[in-house]
Amino acid sequence: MPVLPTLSIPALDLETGCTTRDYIETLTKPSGSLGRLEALAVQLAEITADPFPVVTPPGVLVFAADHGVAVEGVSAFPQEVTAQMVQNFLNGGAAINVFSNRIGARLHIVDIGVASDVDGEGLIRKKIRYGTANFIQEDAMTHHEALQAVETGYKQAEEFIHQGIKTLIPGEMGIGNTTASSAILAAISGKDISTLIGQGSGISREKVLYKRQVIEKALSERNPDRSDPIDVLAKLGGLEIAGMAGAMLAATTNRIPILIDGFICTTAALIAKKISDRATDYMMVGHRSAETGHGTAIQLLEKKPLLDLGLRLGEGSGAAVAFPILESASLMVSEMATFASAGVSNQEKRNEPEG
Ligand SMILES: O=C(O)c1ccc[n+]([C@@H]2O[C@H](COP(=O)([O-])O)[C@@H](O)[C@H]2O)c1
Ligand SMILES: Cc1cc2nc[nH]c2cc1C
Repeated sequence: MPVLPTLSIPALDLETGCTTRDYIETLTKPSGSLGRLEALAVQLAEITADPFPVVTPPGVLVFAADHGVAVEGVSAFPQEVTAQMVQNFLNGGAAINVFSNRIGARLHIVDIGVASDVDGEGLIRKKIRYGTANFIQEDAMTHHEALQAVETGYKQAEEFIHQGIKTLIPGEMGIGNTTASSAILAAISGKDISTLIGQGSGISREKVLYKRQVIEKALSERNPDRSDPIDVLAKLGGLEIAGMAGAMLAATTNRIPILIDGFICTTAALIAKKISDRATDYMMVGHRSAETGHGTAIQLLEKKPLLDLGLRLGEGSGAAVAFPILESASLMVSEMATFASAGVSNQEKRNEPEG
């Protein structure tokens, strides 16, 4: 049964958030001294409706797909790297494998649209088509395929959640997907394209200018309807971006916090926001990517990143690196002693006026 027509995202549980906020005031520390961790803990309580929110184990869900626009030479790498990296994920050798292990995350890899046949133990095979079409020449995919990709992402995340994950980290792999992401951001924001494009996997300055021309041509040829996120996905791609947006929506309906990764993941988050404004209540942004447009994308999402380490890898890697911050916020609430339980005086020291 299609999920989008009946999508119902619960409102944040503000009352539980208040309970947690008041409880944090009783912990053995000066009021407000754990800064953003305190705000994070309150947001987690509002999301989960649990005054002692639990965020472990996290689940990393990486969607892999190809982009027809890669033939225009907009990436520093050839298209076959998408399939090769999927094998690397399955073999455990990619950054996201290492960082997932570090945080005790479960990791699932979904082929939602790689341009060649890929297989391997553990791969979730949900290929909707062999890559998108080149959006300079024709729509990246049909409206039906875009919807199918969102629904596939939704179902994969829901299954993961039923298996017990408590935080969703969506990730992606797709040569050419920074071009699709910049095009989507330009389409939905109406902002100047120059603030939204960058070096992606490492192209030269000259190539960034060419990438800009490709996107401008595509936008004028395709003319996506910015009020319709499925039309934007269908015209510009990509299958992994649609999959991530669907996965995020599944997390929201199940009261699961979402830790957003870099540029492409944030673009998917903005698509999810277009589908339902409430979706962003459930999101935190793990890091600010070095990709030029990411700052603007985060602003459009109205979020503040947790880290700024100059990363620009994708795969969910930056969010995985940021996850211990979320865990610290959660453990602060569940494991710290209160002033009463520890027998620590809880009176502000007043400086009496002299004389
Ligand atoms: O997450 C990011 O901020 C990010 C920024 C630049 C590149 N990437 C990754 O690099 C690939 C896309 O780069 P490109 O140049 O092929 O468009 C794709 O597999 C992404 O996961 C990811
Ligand atoms: C090698 C490589 C690894 C990646 N991981 C995510 N995107 C990537 C792009 C490239 C090129």
